[in-house]
Amino acid sequence: MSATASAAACVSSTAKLAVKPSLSSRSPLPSVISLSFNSRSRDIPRRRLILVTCTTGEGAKPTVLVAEKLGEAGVKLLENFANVDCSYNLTPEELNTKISLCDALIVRSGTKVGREVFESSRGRLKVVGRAGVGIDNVDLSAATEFGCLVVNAPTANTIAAAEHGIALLASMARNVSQADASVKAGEWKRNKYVGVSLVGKTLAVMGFGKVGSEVARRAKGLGMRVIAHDPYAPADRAHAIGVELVSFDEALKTADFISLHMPLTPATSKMLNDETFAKMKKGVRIVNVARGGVIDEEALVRALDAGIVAQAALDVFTKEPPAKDSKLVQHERVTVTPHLGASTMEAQEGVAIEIAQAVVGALNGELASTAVNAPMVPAEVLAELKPYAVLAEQLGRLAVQLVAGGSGVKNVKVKYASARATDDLDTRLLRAMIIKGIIEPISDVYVNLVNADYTAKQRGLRISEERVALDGSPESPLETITVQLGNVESKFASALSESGEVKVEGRVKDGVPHLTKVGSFEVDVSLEGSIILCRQVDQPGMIGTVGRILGESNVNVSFMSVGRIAPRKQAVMAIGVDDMPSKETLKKIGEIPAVEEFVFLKL
Ligand SMILES: NC(=O)C1=CN([C@@H]2O[C@H](COP(=O)(O)OP(=O)(O)OC[C@H]3O[C@@H](n4cnc5c(N)ncnc54)[C@H](O)[C@@H]3O)[C@@H](O)[C@H]2O)C=CC1
Ligand SMILES: O=C(O)C(=O)COP(=O)(O)O
Repeated sequence: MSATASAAACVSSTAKLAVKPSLSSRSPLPSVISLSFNSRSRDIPRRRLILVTCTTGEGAKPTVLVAEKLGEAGVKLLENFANVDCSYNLTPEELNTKISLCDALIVRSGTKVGREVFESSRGRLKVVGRAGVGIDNVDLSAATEFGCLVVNAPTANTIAAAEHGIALLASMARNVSQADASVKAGEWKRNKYVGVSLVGKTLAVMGFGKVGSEVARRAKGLGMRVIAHDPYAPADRAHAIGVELVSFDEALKTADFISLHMPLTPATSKMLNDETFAKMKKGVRIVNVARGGVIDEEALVRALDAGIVAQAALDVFTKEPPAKDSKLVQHERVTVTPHLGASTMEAQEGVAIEIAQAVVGALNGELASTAVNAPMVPAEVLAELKPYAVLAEQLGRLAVQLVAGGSGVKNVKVKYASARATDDLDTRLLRAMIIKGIIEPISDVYVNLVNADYTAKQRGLRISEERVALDGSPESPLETITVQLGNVESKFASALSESGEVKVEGRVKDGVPHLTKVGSFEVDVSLEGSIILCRQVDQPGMIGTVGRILGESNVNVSFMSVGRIAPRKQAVMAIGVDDMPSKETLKKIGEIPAVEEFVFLKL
């Protein structure tokens, strides 16, 4: 299980939660989407954040390290926004040294971005941009753990890769590269290089994604019968272009040609091996423009020598570049190219622009549509949820400050009250912000949408989410958010609910987040600046007395509200303040005879 998946698994839900597109079923967004707002955590002024936080000071340009050749247009785009360091062919040691000075890194398939890169960056690296599709050279678990967003450019090289697949298919069938070498060596062997025809033959496309389906479309045009194996591809998409989806074994058994187009994952690693070659039709021909690791290369040599595989055409290898004396590369029935699938002028310009836009957007605090290790939240959903995301963070921040030192926070219960249908409310963003609010005031960790679930799991935080279905208008996504911390003592006893949990509740009013409940007391204070909560005997003059003490200390009051159980009994006063009161001022408030307890909370 990936770190992201295992982290997500710790987040339990007491009601069915709306889960929008998962990481594996991302729907492309129309453009990058922006959500940035101010956070005042730990005195860091006005940070723009939601997805990533660029550590560069206000006004200073971030630094982007481009570690592999990137199209000119992409470099120009980056230069408009950042200091761009194009340093190619770095050794791993040089990369590790440079990375601590960089906010973003752009690579292709030739750079291994392992855990040590994230460790060496010491928190500065916020975005890794993969200028292409395959992210098997990036340690996604480490990236997630370090809160580093990984984005790729998944569409711009699709056609180039498909065309290269077809080029290899046709040149393999007609011995083009072998015949070319022979003629150049002064030979003229017309009988030796008799090929096989494509028309009427069966091609099995393994991995019916973007590239696979484009290969299928082109192969149909060449008169081939095309079948495909892909456990996750919808059958209707295949049928629409006249392709039949079949089982893995059926594909192996039937195909005259096999073309590989799946990602390299633990499940696809060495999926063509001795056992699977043995199931293939004798004389099968294989094309690999996906990843070398999906074939057991030694087994392929055995299958070629045994005559099971007649020919292979390979663009990718387990180790790149492969060893000079590689038996596979040197095999006379194997055609090879040096990972050229994406290497057309057009694809490289496209990929460069796609990745530059994604990296600039991410450094600006925007949510990229091609994020690989963060949830996709569509633009319109994000815009709507923005004030609720602020509310969620502030409630988390308030709740954790109400916990008495030494209590330890383990159980977090979140209730979302909404008139919306469950499927219309994606709570991942809100959950991330609550986690951020809870963890940041009590640690040095920066939490963002990338690492929120992971960080919660690391800290043993168990989050349960519950939906409360309301009648009424579903116009606004949420009525209230309630955050409860269980099994803790509170430094402000009135914040405890009847069942003994620290409880705060809030809602968004006219676009502004408000605190509306503390424990069982109703209050109403806008969540801006900081808050003093004060429980006192309900009696005349209290507001004036506290207001005067704050006024004398030049502390500006932005909001005040009193919630009481009954007249002349207990009341909780919530006072919003723009400035931090001094210790003496707070002491004076505590000394008012009617005040039973009070607490100062920083937002
Ligand atoms: N040689 C080169 O220069 C290039 C190589 N590629 C590689 O091509 C491959 C495909 O890229 P795209 O089509 O853009 O990705 P994609 O994500 O659109 O398609 C991959 C497909 O593989 C399927 N798949 C996953 N596990 C599978 C399994 N066990 N068996 C069969 N199918 C499985 C997925 O369901 C998906 O439909 C990737 O490995 C990518 O890295 C892509 C571009 C250029
Ligand atoms: O996009 C991919 O997955 C590729 O394999 C292309 O790799 P490259 O960017 O050419 O190193």
